Amino acid sequence: MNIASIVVDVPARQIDKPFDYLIPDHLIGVIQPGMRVIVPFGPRKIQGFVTGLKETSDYKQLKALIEPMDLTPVLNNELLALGDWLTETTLCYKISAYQVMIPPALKAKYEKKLKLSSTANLEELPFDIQSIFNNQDTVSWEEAVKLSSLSFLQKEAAEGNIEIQYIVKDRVKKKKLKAIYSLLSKEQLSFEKENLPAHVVKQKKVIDFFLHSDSPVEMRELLSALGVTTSVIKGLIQKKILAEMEIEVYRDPYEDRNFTRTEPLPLTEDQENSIRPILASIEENKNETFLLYGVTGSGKTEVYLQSIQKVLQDGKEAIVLVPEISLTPQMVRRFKGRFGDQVAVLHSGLSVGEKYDEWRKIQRQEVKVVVGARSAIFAPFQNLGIIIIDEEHETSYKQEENPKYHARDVAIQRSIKHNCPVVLGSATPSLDSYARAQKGVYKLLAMPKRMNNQSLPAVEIIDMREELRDGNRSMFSRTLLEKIKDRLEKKEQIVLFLNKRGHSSFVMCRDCGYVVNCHNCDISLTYHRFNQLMKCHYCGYEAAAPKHCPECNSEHIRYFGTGTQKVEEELSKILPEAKVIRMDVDTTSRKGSHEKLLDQFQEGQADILLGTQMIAKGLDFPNITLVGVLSADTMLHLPDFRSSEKTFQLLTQVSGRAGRHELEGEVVIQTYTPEHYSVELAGEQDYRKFYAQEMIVRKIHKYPPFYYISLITVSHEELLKAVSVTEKITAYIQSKLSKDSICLGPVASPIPRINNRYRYQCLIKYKREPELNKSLKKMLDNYQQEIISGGLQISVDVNPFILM
Ligand SMILES: Nc1ncnc2c1ncn2[C@@H]1O[C@H](COP(=O)(O)OP(=O)(O)OP(=O)(O)O)[C@@H](O)[C@H]1O
Ligand SMILES: [Zn+2]
Ligand SMILES: [Zn+2]
Repeated sequence: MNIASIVVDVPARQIDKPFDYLIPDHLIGVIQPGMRVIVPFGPRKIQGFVTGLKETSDYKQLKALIEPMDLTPVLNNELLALGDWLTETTLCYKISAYQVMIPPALKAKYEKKLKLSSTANLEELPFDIQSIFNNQDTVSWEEAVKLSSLSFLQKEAAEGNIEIQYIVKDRVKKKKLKAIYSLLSKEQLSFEKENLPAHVVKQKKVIDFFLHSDSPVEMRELLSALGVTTSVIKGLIQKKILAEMEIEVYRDPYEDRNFTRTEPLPLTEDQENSIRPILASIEENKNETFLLYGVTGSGKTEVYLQSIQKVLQDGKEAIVLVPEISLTPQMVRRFKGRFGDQVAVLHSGLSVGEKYDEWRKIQRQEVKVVVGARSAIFAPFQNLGIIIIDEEHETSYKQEENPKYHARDVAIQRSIKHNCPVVLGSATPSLDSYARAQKGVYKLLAMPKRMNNQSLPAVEIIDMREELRDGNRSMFSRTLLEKIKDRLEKKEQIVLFLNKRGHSSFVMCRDCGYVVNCHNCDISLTYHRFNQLMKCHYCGYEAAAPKHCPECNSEHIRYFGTGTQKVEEELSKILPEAKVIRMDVDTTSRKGSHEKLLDQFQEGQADILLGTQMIAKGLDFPNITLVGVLSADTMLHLPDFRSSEKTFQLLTQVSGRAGRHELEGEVVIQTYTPEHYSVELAGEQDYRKFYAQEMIVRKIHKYPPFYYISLITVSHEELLKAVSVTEKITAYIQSKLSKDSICLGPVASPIPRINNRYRYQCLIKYKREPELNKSLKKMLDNYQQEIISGGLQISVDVNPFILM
């Protein structure tokens, strides 16, 4: 096998395929599929992934690859195949599919440099060149371009005076530490110790240590354990008793933390019934997807833990996905507490180096479990026994950039290869998953009761319109305020939740709660402050913002929104004695601050935890007995067909923070639309009723799970160009669709201009279009030239979650 097929790192459509390269003799046997290599490509040297090896090629004059970047493959065969699948299902480039599966540290960074050619003599070159190089033989490309013109450089390069050099470098160095080990056997060590003069006590102490230790010891550790200085060790090294070496260490982000070991709990009946089919599936190597629908506080995590335990007993591995915001130390502790060092953790809070280290532990099979956010689904395990996705309804499992994959789909794809089960867990399953469970595509496992039969907290819905009518203009209803005061007296804790998404963007009447909706789409219009217009982002309808409420004629109609800071100020005015911890993007941007604030709250250093989405889930604190939702509706009016679903999920999750242990919990939800079914049913905490209601709405409006959707977004600096391309694409796609499918567009995107580029879109709704991806790909190929040279951008999102 002396030919390698290589996908090179040039994200462009005509290059999106493997190219054949010759493997130089000295590298035959070294180069393997899944390795990264440096190859010549045109005048450049770039990075590529080896996708396969072969004996013959259809091409005659093959270039030779230059060198490998890895000594072992970074992608195994399963992941290489998964890359092909990603390419087909999300319509991304092969290179993007491979890149997304490896840790960011491995993503090559090219440095482009301008170099004097070896034959050139600087003194004889034109003055301009001399001034660029300024007595050095290489300068950075940016610098050279700044000092000169491209055409001039081109001319000089043609004459052979200068050349371009590409330097590819890995971003991260492995972390190394000095370690000390013994060169002698135990007998020899004893002998040396006897022979040392009586007064060299410290050297004897060190030898003693190595008489009882077999492995190398980190220098720092040795010094502090024995209370000796480096000179003592150096002395022994000189005597050839000890030696020094470098060991690779992992940057363990949880290094200084001790995890108390936990034992499996005796399961409740619900848990027992849910885990049985999962264990059977593990036992029989069956590929099945389970939907574990368990109310908040029903003990889903224990089911995960004991399923993983079984997998580990069978010598296999487990992936656990958790949404980024609930990947808290509390969460990590639960897994590390049960499985200790067998657990690697991957989340965005880690430095690039830390992520790389965790990834390598997986690759070297030094760990058996990974707990991580979305991208951990690509963990390079080779013998998966289970994949668990907690809070499966979370939209953050969908990646919004290329490749636009959904972790749930990837999980199922991987589970097929590994013949293992997938467990999707949630207290508020996504409509899509629950519908699949209803149809029997997924197996439904239900845990309808809380631990120890604790009841779900009582929820009271407060109509803020009435508060206003009764003269209360504050952001706290009288009921909520009373209950807060009560908890402050009892020294119990309070969570106040402010939904910040959708800030200021819709128009609402404060007297009657009326929100201005689109005529055609049943979705709220978005307010544009600059021209006082309200617009529909689905169909393009627009109208002027009303001065009076069309419903009740009140003048109190305006765009809506409040910030956490404002709430904090108001709290300090009306309840100066209350200690408040505010958690939002501003207070948690520093590394570790998220954790610190939660710890403070858990230790009882504050009475009220005030925050946005990031406090909605995962918290399991015994002393929280009151949850207040300040404005339940802000998300309801986002231009998104999933807004009711998201509202219901969020309200249910937040409510679930109260009364999880001995103390009973209460929830107050403040709203301007108490009659909306997602608010009402969140109050009743009735998922099934909500599901039934929402399915009707989706069916009427032809949205998922009844229809699939795909979104094409076109952008260009010129408005007319964006429109005309979108028009052509829409017509083309429409001609390829069956009669039952719907193509909505062209219409301006919800965000019609970004960075001075105009954006237009076309939304496709369909039930069955097996050829759609092919047509979309063909359309992209067709515009390839304009995409490269004409500044056109076309993005295709198959199954989009954000329709902006
Ligand atoms: N079998 C058991 N016996 C005793 N306590 C248990 C058992 N299973 C779980 N618990 C405890 O019950 C509490 C709630 O469990 P857990 O947090 O796993 O619920 P959950 O279903 O994940 O809830 P949420 O969806 O709200 O995160 C935890 O404190 C957990 O330690
Ligand atoms: Zn009104
Ligand atoms: Zn509309």
